[in-house]
Order: sequence, then structure tokens, then C-alpha cells
Amino acid sequence: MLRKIFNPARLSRFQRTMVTVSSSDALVSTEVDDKTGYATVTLNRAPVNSLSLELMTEIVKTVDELERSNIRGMVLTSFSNKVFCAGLDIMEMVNPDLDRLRAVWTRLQDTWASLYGTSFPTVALINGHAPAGGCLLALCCEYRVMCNNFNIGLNETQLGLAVPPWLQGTMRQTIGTREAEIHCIKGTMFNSQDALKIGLVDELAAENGEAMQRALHYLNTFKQMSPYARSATKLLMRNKDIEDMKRGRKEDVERFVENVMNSDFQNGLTVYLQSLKNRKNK
Ligand SMILES: CCCCCCCC/C=C\CC(=O)SCCNC(=O)CCNC(=O)[C@H](O)C(C)(C)COP(=O)(O)OP(=O)(O)OC[C@H]1O[C@@H](n2cnc3c(N)ncnc32)[C@H](O)[C@@H]1OP(=O)(O)O
Repeated sequence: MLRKIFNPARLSRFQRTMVTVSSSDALVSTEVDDKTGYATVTLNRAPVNSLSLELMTEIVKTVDELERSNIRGMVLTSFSNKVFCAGLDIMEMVNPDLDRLRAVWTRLQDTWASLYGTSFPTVALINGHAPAGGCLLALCCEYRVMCNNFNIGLNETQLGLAVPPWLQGTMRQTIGTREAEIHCIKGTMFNSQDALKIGLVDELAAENGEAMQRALHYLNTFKQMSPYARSATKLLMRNKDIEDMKRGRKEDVERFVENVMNSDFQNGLTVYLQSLKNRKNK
């Protein structure tokens, strides 16, 4: 069963009503170009777009709204030209309240599912570093354009976290089974060139403007295509992964909670946070 089906009949209404959502202090801002029907969704949580419960809630809400407004494509990017997204907010994992920790992981699952399962085409414009959950956001998109001189990868194991099965699956789908196994286990971070070589990103760009042109070029490739056939094919390919995640989500949450509450992990996290600060002070 398809979860969502593109409804071409709703397009004419959409073409007349254009949205620029969100205020200047919003965690996520969205602009829709009324000529193309493409939305640019910008993550806006200074300093590094780390994924707090609130930011993830906003991402899910934004994607749901865009799904209802029938846009023709989306570019996901960052307000900062240095960090696309620094992954899960580490502070959410330091001596956490258990109910909030469960909510955080559940919302990360929702973020993955809603971005991965959009009916419209999606491009990640990776204009900065994208470790862990940052890489996850990029992997959910159909196409990835990355600016030069940044790093991307699933470095969770380096932090003492296990990579959940649904995220492993997205990595496998992108770079192949063998490479995904090696690099999820090692927690490899790739520079932009190596990310291109291994297929973790699709194109490189010298700077933001060029990256946006490349992102729009990808979206334009669908201009003449039946939106129904496009989205139906995408969702037929992706829905099973989403349903599998949803079936196992409770166990996944508990595995995460157990992982985070482990005293070795908590001690490691303190050291890691200190190392981030020391690096900054050098
Ligand atoms: C079944 C079990 C499941 C287990 C989990 C599975 C995992 C799946 C998904 C997600 C997990 C995660 O995402 S864990 C988070 C991983 N993220 C990182 O390791 C990134 C750490 N950050 C960096 O490497 C760098 O900050 C950067 C390269 C992203 C940017 O470097 P830059 O030099 O520009 O900035 P600073 O390092 O000075 O950082 C500024 C400021 O932000 C704080 N910071 C950075 N990252 C985070 C973060 N992820 N969460 C919270 N805060 C973060 C950093 O400490 C600085 O703070 P101060 O200014 O106060 O010092």
C-alpha cells in the first residue's frame, strides 16, 4: 500500500497560493518559490543545528505541511555555511530525563521517516559538516550536493553509540552493503571528495550558490515527468523500510535508552564534550 499518493489535481490550487512560512526566530524556515514550486527548508538552530527535541519536531511539522501543500520539490540546507547539522544534540543525552530521552529518540525516528518518505523530490544541500544525525538528514533526501572542505559520515560508534538498523539500511542503500558495513562499524567521517568517491554524496560544489544551482538542476529533471509515477515509484521503494522501522520502534527506543544510560557511555560523553571544547580553545 502506498502511504501517500501525489494528487496532480491539487497542483493548480497550489500554484496560486505561495507560502513563506516561519518567523525570523524559527528553528526551521521555509520559502517556496511560486514559479517553480520548490521549497527551500533552512535549519536555523545556532550554533550547529544540533538536533534537539524541538528542532526535530519542527522538521517533522515542516515536512508534513509541505506534503499537504503539494510542492514540487524541496532543498534542505543550513543557515550556517560551516555546519549543515552536528547530529543529535549531545546535551539531550547527558544525564537525561528518561521520558524526554524516549521522546528524543522517537522524534528522531519520525524525522527519518517523514523526510525519507516524502512524495516530492528532496535534495540535501550540505553546506557544512554533517556528522551522525547530520548525515542521517542528508541520507533521507534523494540527492545530495555537498560543498567542498567539509566532513560527513555516521560516526556514532566513535561516540559509543550503536547505529540503528533503519539508519544502517539507508546507508546500505546509498553506498552499498559492503561499504556500509565497514563504515558504520568504523564510524568513518569522509571529507567531501571521499564522500563523492564512495557515493555518499552525488555532486560537489565550490560554494553555496553553485550547490543551489546543482540542487535545482536535480529537481528540474522531474519537470516533464508524471508526478504520480515519480512519487509512487519512490514510495514503493521506500515504504517497506519505513514500515519495518515502525514495527520495531519500541525496541529501538529501549535499545537507545539502555545505550545512553550505560555508565561507560555517560563517562565517554563527558570526555567527548570536553574534547570538543578543548579543540575549540586550541
Ligand atoms: C540503538 C542505539 C542507538 C544509538 C544512537 C544511534 C545514532 C544515530 C543518530 C545520531 C547520533 C548523533 O547524532 S550523536 C551526535 C554526533 N555529533 C558529533 O559528534 C558532532 C560533534 N561536533 C563536532 O564535531 C563539531 O562541533 C562540528 C564539526 C559539528 C562543528 O565544529 P565547529 O568548530 O564549527 O564548532 P564547535 O565544535 O566549536 O561547536 C560549537 C558549539 O556547539 C557545540 N556542539 C557541537 N556539536 C554538538 C552536538 N552534536 N550537540 C550539542 N552541542 C554541540 C560545541 O560543544 C560548541 O559548544 P560551546 O560553544 O558551548 O563550546
